[in-house]
Amino acid sequence: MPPIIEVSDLTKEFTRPDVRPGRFAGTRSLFTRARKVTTAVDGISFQIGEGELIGFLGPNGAGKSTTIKMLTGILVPTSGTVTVAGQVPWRDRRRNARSIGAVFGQRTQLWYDLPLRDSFEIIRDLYSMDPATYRTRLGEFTEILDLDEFIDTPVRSLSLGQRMRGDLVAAMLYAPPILYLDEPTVGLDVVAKGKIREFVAEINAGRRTTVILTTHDMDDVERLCRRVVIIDHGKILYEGDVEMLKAQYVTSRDIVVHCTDFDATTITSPFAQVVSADAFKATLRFDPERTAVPKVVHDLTSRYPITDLSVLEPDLEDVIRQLYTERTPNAR
Ligand SMILES: Nc1ncnc2c1ncn2[C@@H]1O[C@H](COP(=O)(O)OP(=O)(O)OP(=O)(O)O)[C@@H](O)[C@H]1O
Repeated sequence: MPPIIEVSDLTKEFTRPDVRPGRFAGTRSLFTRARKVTTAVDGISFQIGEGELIGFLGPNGAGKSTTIKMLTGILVPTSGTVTVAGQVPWRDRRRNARSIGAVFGQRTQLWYDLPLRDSFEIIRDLYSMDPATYRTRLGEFTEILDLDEFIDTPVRSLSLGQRMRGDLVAAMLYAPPILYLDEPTVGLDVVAKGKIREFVAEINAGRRTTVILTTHDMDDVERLCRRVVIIDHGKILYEGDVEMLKAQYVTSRDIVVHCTDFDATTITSPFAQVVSADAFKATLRFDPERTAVPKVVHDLTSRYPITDLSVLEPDLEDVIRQLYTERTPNAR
């Protein structure tokens, strides 16, 4: 996959007057020129391949939005370089806008008083879209996202989930090769979340759109991303496969065993510890570094007449929590 986004040693500092408390605090800061510098992004480098769908994660205040704003050309970095589809985003914002679609969960880019359909038609005209292509694309998107029931409703009357679906369509109508999604599922119910994930998966796999997904929802990541870039205090904490991340941080795995022909409280294992048990079910915990899953499973199934057995998937939420807590205290 050739890189479509290349970020090198990117830094963004925000400087603002350091206003101190006191009667003449404002005046004093003006005269002394006291400044407070926040390094929101601190020398990060990464690449995103064409057609990739990556999760861009980090705790609140980590520097995610600031990074995305530099990638979209809204902010100019303090230092470092960025190329997006061969362009420097903040240099030619108009050209860059054609290469990207963006959806920011908290606010809409649609026309508030107009029905969704009218907003889409404005976008069609703004991007000089061919009418047939427009119709086909809108038809496909309408089907995946069930837009029919609210496409003629003014944006201000839409529910959050409906509006978000409208925003996604607006961002993808002109088929930009790159889509930035900032918290696209925040505050939505499970059905709306499902629809949005389905759409994102389709435009990525079916249309080869490169997607950068910022989210605090680990279900979004589990369902959509193979690779993640995790930042904190403006620095990269982890970059790589989700599975590798789990393998690196998961120190224990659980196996749940069900039985009907014997008492599950009698189960023991040389490789795992029983953490809970009743007559019909036992949960055993083992260290995947020391014992491979098949070994534990084989041992249990060869010694007990087990009716059902499941190895629980490591929880990404736990892994990420552990990563954030273990982060180097002098990261910034
Ligand atoms: N315009 C600004 N002026 C001063 N400081 C800012 C500005 N924008 C962001 N910051 C600071 O930069 C840091 C990174 O903020 P940013 O919004 O990029 O974080 P984030 O990872 O997107 O967080 P969240 O998940 O809460 O949206 C924070 O400390 C924030 O207060």
